[in-house]
Amino acid sequence: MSAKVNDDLLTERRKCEFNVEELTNYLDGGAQATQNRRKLEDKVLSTKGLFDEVPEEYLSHKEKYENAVRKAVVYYKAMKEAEDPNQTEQERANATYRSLLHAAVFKDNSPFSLHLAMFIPAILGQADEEQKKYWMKRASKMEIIGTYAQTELGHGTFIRGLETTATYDPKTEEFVLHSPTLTAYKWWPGSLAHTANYCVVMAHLYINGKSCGIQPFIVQFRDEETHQPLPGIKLGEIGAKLGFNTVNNGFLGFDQHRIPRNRMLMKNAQVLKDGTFKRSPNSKLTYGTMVYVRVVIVNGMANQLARAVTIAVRYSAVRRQSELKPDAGEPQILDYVTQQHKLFIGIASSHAFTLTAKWLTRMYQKVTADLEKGNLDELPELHAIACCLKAVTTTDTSVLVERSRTSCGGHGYMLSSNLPQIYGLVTAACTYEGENTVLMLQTARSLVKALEQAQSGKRLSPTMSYLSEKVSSRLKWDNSIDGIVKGFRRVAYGKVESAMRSMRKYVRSGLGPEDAWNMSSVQLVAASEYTSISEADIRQLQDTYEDLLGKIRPNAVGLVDAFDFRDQILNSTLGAYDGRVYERLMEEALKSPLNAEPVNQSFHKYLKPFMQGKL
Ligand SMILES: CCCCC/C=C\C/C=C\C/C=C\C/C=C\CCCC(=O)SCCNC(=O)CCNC(=O)[C@H](O)C(C)(C)COP(=O)(O)OP(=O)(O)OC[C@H]1O[C@@H](n2cnc3c(N)ncnc32)[C@H](O)[C@@H]1OP(=O)(O)O
Ligand SMILES: Cc1cc2nc3c(=O)[nH]c(=O)nc-3n(C[C@H](O)[C@H](O)[C@H](O)COP(=O)(O)OP(=O)(O)OC[C@H]3O[C@@H](n4cnc5c(N)ncnc54)[C@H](O)[C@@H]3O)c2cc1C
Repeated sequence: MSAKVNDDLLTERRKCEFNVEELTNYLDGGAQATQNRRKLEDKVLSTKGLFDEVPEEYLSHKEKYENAVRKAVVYYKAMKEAEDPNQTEQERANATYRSLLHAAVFKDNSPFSLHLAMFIPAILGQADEEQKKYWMKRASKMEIIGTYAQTELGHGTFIRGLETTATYDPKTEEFVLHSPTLTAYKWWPGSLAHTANYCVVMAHLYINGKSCGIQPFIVQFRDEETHQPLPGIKLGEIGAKLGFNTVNNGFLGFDQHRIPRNRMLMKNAQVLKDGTFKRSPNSKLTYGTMVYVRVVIVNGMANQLARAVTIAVRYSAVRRQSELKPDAGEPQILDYVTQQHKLFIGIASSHAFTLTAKWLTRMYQKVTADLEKGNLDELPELHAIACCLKAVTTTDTSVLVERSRTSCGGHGYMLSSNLPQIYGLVTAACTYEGENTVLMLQTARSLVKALEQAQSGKRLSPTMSYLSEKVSSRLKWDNSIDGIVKGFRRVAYGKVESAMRSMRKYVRSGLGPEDAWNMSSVQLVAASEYTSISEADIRQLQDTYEDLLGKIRPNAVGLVDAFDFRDQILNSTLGAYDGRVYERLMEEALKSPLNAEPVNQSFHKYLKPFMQGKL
């Protein structure tokens, strides 16, 4: 018999003014896609051995990892078996696009995540046809487990500064991989420490003493039978982190480690047997895997943010606190406009990121198809947009998830709420796949170039076209969507123009272009991410905004119900569909090993002698 649903949540669901199922279908891409997703979730989550007997937070660092590997093998087998052979690739992609199935199994991400998130995309994007055929067969069947090893102890952002060398030996037709210094050790790759046995390594290629730039190599580093590190390979785990503690991030050092010539992934650049180097049509094609993951991250942020606001909004409908009016009893905290202000932006942002992710994915697919035909024209724009959207969505999601946590008071600080773990997951994305400031400066580089082109009368790409609109600074704008967008475009234009003016001022004062860039870089980042609106219009918008909060209030629970996260995926004492938060908080508390006995042994060992002055 299912537990009684909290009365306040029942009332909220009765008040909702729209059809929740319709919004769920829209988010999934249609009623069939919703059905496919639910069917997949039902199948996978009914698998035995997927869940923890003891909550993960009470395990040691080592036990957490071992438990995660145990679940990962069960989970990935269940996912494979659940695949519906009659489904098209697109239907399968849609079914997983919005599903956070893995989040029901791994609170802190899977030890296999890099295999799917980067190792396979790197093979697909960097291997030639023959290599792709061979490696994809093994990787897709998980006969081998891989990761993506680019970052080193001494370098993450500056790829051209990576120290790992790959020196071609024409006599044996091999590459010799070497870590010349401690800072050259690969450091951070997920799954690298104890899980994976292969990786795509980004290393500096040298042929006859000449640098041929950073190239991708597929490298085996553990024996497939014994899992022992191969000769010339030093491996280990980098230690406990804020989150991702079951991702098994590791370090790897090479000592003159030899690999055959065909292990350099040769879709873009090639090395012939005699050592002839055939350059890539564009050296940045080697960076293609990162562009792909930045695109995927935008959608991932939408889903994680939706999960956090679902927890916080449902809790805010159940929690009653303080007094809004004398003798009116304690109101739901969702009736405080400050609470609505904290949470409703998160709901709206999640929808905005979902739509943005769909748009960016289409752009990525078009540009990638063009690349296949040798047309690289739109690669720079894709790079600039992917950098900006990855940085903006990860920054905003981190802020909004943290705001969801603090809006739940003390209970939001409990690991059993799952809000701290979701924060740990999303805030990592501000750093990985390109640290956000660095990516914003990449976008700024394109904006400055575009404004210079606009000022010399050249046509701009669609996403940069706002820089060529001579929008008058005396633009009167109204509260209509069109008016607000016009206002934002005007201000965005102004930000780029002022950053450029600042750089020109520094150059006129005698600084070189690089120093002028550096001196203006705070403005450049603002031009890429930040568009504020002028003071006078804030008041007008504020009234509209507060009025909107009131309109959303009766539909807030419906809006988060429409995200359709089942309780196992929310994994939260505060966010369950039935709203029994207090019973769940107590149930989870009693699982703490400390509650197994009324008096802990430390009393007799330490406390009692201490309090009796005997220590
Ligand atoms: C479960 C989690 C829940 C939440 C997340 C949800 C979903 C997440 C989904 C998947 C993730 C899940 C698990 C995975 C977890 C972690 C994975 C993390 C893996 C990593 O963390 S993996 C390492 C990432 N590490 C980087 O990300 C390094 C960043 N550092 C760079 O990327 C370069 O270092 C740069 C660009 C800063 C400088 O590079 P540079 O010095 O060589 O170039 P430079 O600045 O001189 O620019 C010269 C010309 O190249 C153009 N250009 C540059 N890059 C281009 C590109 N990509 N494409 C096309 N053009 C490009 C420019 O636009 C310019 O063009 P122009 O000259 O015309 O202006
Ligand atoms: C959870 C997690 C998982 C990861 N997984 C992987 C993985 O699987 N594989 C992998 O290869 N890597 C991985 N990474 C590494 C990640 O890609 C790097 O941490 C990231 O690229 C940043 O590089 P860094 O750590 O060297 O920081 P740095 O580049 O040293 O940055 C430090 C600071 O310097 C600033 N800075 C650097 N360059 C500039 C510049 N040009 N202009 C202005 N400011 C600058 C940055 O903004 C930042 O504030 C992971 C990282 C994390 C946190």
